[in-house]
Amino acid sequence: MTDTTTAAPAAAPEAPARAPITRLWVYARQHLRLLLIGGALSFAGGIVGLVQPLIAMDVIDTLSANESLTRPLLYLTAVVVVGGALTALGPYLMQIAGQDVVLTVRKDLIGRLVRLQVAEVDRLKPGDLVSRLTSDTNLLRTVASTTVIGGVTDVFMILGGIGLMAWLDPVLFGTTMAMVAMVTVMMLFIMPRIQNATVDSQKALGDMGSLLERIFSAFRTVKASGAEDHEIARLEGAATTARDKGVKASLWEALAGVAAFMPVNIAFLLVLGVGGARVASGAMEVGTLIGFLLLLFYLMGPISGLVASLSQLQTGLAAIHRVEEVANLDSEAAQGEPRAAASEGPAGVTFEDVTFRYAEDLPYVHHGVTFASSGRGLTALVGPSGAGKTTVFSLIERFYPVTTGTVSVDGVDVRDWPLEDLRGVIGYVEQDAPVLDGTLRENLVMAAQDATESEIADVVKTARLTELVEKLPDGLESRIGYRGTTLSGGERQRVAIARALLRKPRLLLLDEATSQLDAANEASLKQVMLDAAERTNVLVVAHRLSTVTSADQIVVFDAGIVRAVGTHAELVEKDDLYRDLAASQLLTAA
Ligand SMILES: Nc1ncnc2c1ncn2[C@@H]1O[C@H](COP(=O)(O)OP(=O)(O)OP(=O)(O)O)[C@@H](O)[C@H]1O
Repeated sequence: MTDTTTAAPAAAPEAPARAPITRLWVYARQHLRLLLIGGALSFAGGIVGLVQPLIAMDVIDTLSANESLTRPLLYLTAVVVVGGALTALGPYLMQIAGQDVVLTVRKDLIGRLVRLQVAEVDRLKPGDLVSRLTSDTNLLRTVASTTVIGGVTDVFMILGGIGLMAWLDPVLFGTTMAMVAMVTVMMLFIMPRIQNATVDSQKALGDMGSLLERIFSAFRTVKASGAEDHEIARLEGAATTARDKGVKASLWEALAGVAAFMPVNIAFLLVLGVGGARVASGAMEVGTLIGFLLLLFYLMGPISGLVASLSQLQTGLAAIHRVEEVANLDSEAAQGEPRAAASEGPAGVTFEDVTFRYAEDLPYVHHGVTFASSGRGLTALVGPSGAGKTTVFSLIERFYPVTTGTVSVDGVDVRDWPLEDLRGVIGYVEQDAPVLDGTLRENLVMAAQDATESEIADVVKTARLTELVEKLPDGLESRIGYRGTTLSGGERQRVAIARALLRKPRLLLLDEATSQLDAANEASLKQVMLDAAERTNVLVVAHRLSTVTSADQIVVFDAGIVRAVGTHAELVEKDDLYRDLAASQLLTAA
C-alpha cells in the first residue's frame, strides 16, 4: 500500500478490488497440505466404513459354515479401529487447517490495522474494525476447511454419477440434466442473496461494536448526559438488524435446500415415467432403469451436501469481503534510505512555505507556514484555537503528507526519512496525553522497550512522578485503568511526558493541555518542560502564559500562517494579536 493522503471521508472502507473467492483461495492455499491430508484421511475413513458391511457378511457366512471366526473378527476389529481413527483424525486435521487459515487472515489483518495511516483511522469506526478482526475472520474457520473439501468431494461424486447416467441411457440422462440445469439456475439466483444477507448481518454486528466503542470512549459523558436509554436503543437497533439479516440469510439457505430437493424429485418421477415407457416399448432394459433410479437416489446425498457447502461458502465469502475491505485501506510504508550515522544532540525543525489540508474536500489549514527552530531551548507555538498549531506536530511526525512546501527535521525533508527513524528521534506528547490500559511501567516503556531500571527511575524523577509511584499500591506495576482513568489530568500528562522522555528524544513535541491544572501541577509541568529544553529542542503548543514567558522563541499562528516570531517582550511590543492573546484567556495565567 502507498503512503498517500486519502480523498473524501467515508464511514466504511470501500469494496475490495479482488473477488472474495480468489482471496479465500490465497489464504487456504497456504495450508493446502494439511487440508488435503485431512480430506484424504476423512475420505479413507469413509471407504473403510464401506468395507465394514462386507466383513459383516463374511462373519455371517463363516458362522453358517461353522468355521473359525478369528480371521473375520480380526478384520472387523481392524476396520472398526482404523475407520474410527481415520474419521476422527481427518476432520481434526481439517479443523486445524481451518484454525490456521483464520490465524493467517488475522495476522494479515492485525499488521494492516496497526499500520494504517492516521488519515484512514480519522474516518473509520474502531468498533467495526474490531468486529472484522474477531467475528468475520471466525466465519472462515469452517468454510476454509470442511466446506471446501466436502464441496469438492461432492462435485466429484456428482460428476461420476452423471457420467454413469450418460453411459447407461442418453434419453434419461437428458431428462435428468434438464432438472440439473434448473437447480443450477436457481442456485445462481439464491447464492448471491445468501452472501448479501450475511454481509448485511456482519455489518450490523460491526455497527454494534462501533456503537459500544463510542459509548465506552465517553462513558462518563454518556452517563452525565443521561443518554443511556438513547444509546441502548441504538445498540439494540443494531442487534435487531443483525438478527433480521441473519434470519434473511437462513431463509435463502432454506430455499436453496428446497430448490435442490424439488428438481431432483421431479427428475425421479420423470425418469420413472419416461423410463417406464421406454421399457414398455422395448427401447430399454428394466435393469438399466433400476440402475438409473438407484444412481439418482445415490446422487441426492452429494447434491444436498453440495448445496449446503455452497450456502456455507457464501457466509465465508461475505466474511472475506469485509476482511478484504481493510486491505484496501492505505497503510504507512517505510520510505527513504536508512539514515547513515545517527546524529546526536537536538534535532532542528524547519517549515518552508508549507500548505496543507486534511483531505481534498476540506479547506486548507496551513497557507504557507514558514518558521525554524533549532538547538537546545523552548519554542512556543501560540495562536487562536484552530489556527493550525497541533497540525504542525502532525506534519513533523508525518502523520499526513504536506500538500506543498517542505517540512524538515535535522535538515532532512521528512519525506526522505525512513518513518521509523524519523519517529525514533521525536518524543510526542499529545494534548489529551493518552494513557493506555495496562501498568504504569508498560505505559512508560511503550516507546522504549529496552529501557533500563535506572533510566526509568530517572524519567520518573524528571517527570515529577515519584510521589505518584509511591502512592500507587504496586508502584510501577500498578494498573492505571482504561485510558488511565485512575489518574488525574496532571498525572496523565506527566506520565505521557515521562514516556516521551524515556525515548531520549532529540526533538520533543508537547501539546499543552487546554484544561486548567492546579498551581502545583502547573509548576511541575513547566519545570519538566524547562529541564527537557536544557537538553534538547522542545516545541510546545502553548496555552499558558507562564509557558510562553519562559520560551526562547515564540511563533504566533493565525489562520494557517505565521504572523510573527520573537520573544515575549518583543511580541508584546510589536504584535497586536499576541498582545491580545497574552491579555485574554487564550493564554491563561496560572
Ligand atoms: N484529523 C483532522 N481532519 C480534518 N480536519 C482537522 C483534523 N484535525 C484538525 N482539523 C482541523 O484543522 C484546523 C486546525 O486544527 P489544529 O488542531 O491544528 O488547531 P490548533 O491551532 O492546534 O487548535 P487548538 O488550539 O484549539 O488545539 C481546525 O479547523 C480543525 O478543525
